[in-house]
Amino acid sequence: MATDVHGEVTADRAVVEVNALTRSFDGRAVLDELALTVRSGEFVALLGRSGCGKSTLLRVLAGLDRDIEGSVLVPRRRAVAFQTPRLMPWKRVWRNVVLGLPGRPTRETAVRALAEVGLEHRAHAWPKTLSGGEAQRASLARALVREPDLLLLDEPFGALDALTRITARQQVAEVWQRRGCAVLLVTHDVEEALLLADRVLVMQDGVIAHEQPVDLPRPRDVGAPEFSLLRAGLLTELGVVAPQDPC
Ligand SMILES: Nc1ncnc2c1ncn2[C@@H]1O[C@H](COP(=O)(O)OP(=O)(O)OP(=O)(O)O)[C@@H](O)[C@H]1O
Repeated sequence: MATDVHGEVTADRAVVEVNALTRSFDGRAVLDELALTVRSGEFVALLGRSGCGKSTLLRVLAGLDRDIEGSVLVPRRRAVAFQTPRLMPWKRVWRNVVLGLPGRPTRETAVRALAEVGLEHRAHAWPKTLSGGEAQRASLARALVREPDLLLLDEPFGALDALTRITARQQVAEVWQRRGCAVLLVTHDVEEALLLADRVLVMQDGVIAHEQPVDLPRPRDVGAPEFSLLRAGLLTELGVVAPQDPC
């Protein structure tokens, strides 16, 4: 498996290049000669029906699954945040944030990352004392502390209540704009994809079946007619609603 893009990541350069990627389970190809490119600094959302292989693709890109065919080029600096925060309950929040970092990372390093998600005041807390939204932000800080060129987000807002989800989305949008890293966000939520992404990909039958650029100004207005049009188009691609009759 080819994994690393060497050298500096520069604007407009592809940070992810996937070709003919196949991943099978029990003889069934969940990813089937899939191709994907993500450019430096680009925010890409990946939509698809449950079980279509989104998380499998993310795990491959994260380097957590190497039992594949095809070629996968990803930056060395990449980090992933999952739907469940996966914090170690026996370590304080700040220690969770720097867990696995090389060298002897300091508390200050963790606090800087926590401050980016507004959680520096909970650095010394135990994970069990965090709310769901706070735990998710701690998980995001743990990804950010790795200074990723590619941030992989696997339904990070899925388990949050509606209000917390809105704040968490805004926070991710701010982090992305500030950091300028590429983001690949797996989501079930068409609106979320359109609010955040430069490009929305629809996965189906183990490949990227549809690609939708989102050329709308930010922050995006869910009430704008252009937004509604894109939403309707993506829902149709997903087979959720029938195409509108132009008559
Ligand atoms: N370790 C595994 N062993 C066997 N089958 C697996 C394994 N991991 C995933 N699969 C199968 O691969 C398919 C894709 O799973 P994956 O989790 O990637 O889907 P998904 O699109 O992320 O779904 P969801 O949106 O529900 O999270 C599913 O049919 C799943 O059962």
